[in-house]
Amino acid sequence: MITRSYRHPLNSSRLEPGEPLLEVSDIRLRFGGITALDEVSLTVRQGTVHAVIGPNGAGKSSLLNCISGLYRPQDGTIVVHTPAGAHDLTRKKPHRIARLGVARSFQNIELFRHLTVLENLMLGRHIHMRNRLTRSLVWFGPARRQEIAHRELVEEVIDLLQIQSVRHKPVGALAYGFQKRVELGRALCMQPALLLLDEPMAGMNAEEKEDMARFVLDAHELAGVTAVLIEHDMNVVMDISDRVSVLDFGRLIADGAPEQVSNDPDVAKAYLGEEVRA
Ligand SMILES: Nc1ncnc2c1ncn2[C@@H]1O[C@H](COP(=O)(O)OP(=O)(O)OP(=O)(O)O)[C@@H](O)[C@H]1O
Repeated sequence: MITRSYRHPLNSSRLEPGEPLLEVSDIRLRFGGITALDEVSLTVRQGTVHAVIGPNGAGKSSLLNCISGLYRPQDGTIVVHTPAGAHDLTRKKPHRIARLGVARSFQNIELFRHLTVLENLMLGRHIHMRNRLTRSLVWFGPARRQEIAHRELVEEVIDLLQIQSVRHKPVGALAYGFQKRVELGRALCMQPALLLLDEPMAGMNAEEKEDMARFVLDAHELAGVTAVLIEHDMNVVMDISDRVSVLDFGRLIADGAPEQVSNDPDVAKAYLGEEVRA
């Protein structure tokens, strides 16, 4: 992997490539009578793009919600490895999980539409801002230096995602493809150890999809960020993933390299079933 050198590294994980970064073990998630996830286990390794695919309702978003702390599985563990040690995420609140370096984007864009691109990206820095207002007034110098460092990092993200031309525009005024790019940018501004992307290319035309796939790859190849990606477009998945996990009715039915998974008869059956159901 060629990793470009940034003044402020966008990837906060210090693991070696290939080391387990996230270990999901036997998680089970139920909503009343519905089992959304049934004994799902998978390992996301440092320096990979790990796709999670499966038909509608297979449990993909539920899995991401369990990792980011929005849902709490009834059984199983989800461990993230950081320089400070291993942390089980299953009993932690979302903001604690974010502080451990797990950043995510949502299926429906969750940005502040009236704020500018720059302001939305600066909000991604929020979890790293240490100076409170009173302290900033007394210690003006350090607070100012910190503000400049945050701005520099945000500018690097703007540069990576090629959104210079819209930096002062309100997000609500941007085309959909740009908004999705800003959402990726806000997650990158958190300097994640692990980036969770829930259908970053959903609703895009072919050209926008190609651009977005390129930016996810740039975040991965140039900035060294590890990503878990939910995506429906199989061409995109095959092009940019190192590993693919397949869910169907809440169960993990395949897990391996893209070419291995694409030739798996159970996977073909799950997708064929979806076509028959549609
Ligand atoms: N908050 C919830 N309350 C009740 N049921 C839920 C909830 N969230 C998810 N489910 C159910 O869990 C199952 C898995 O849903 P999930 O959204 O995780 O699937 P998905 O693979 O992401 O689907 P899609 O590709 O359509 O987004 C579905 O049956 C869904 O209805």
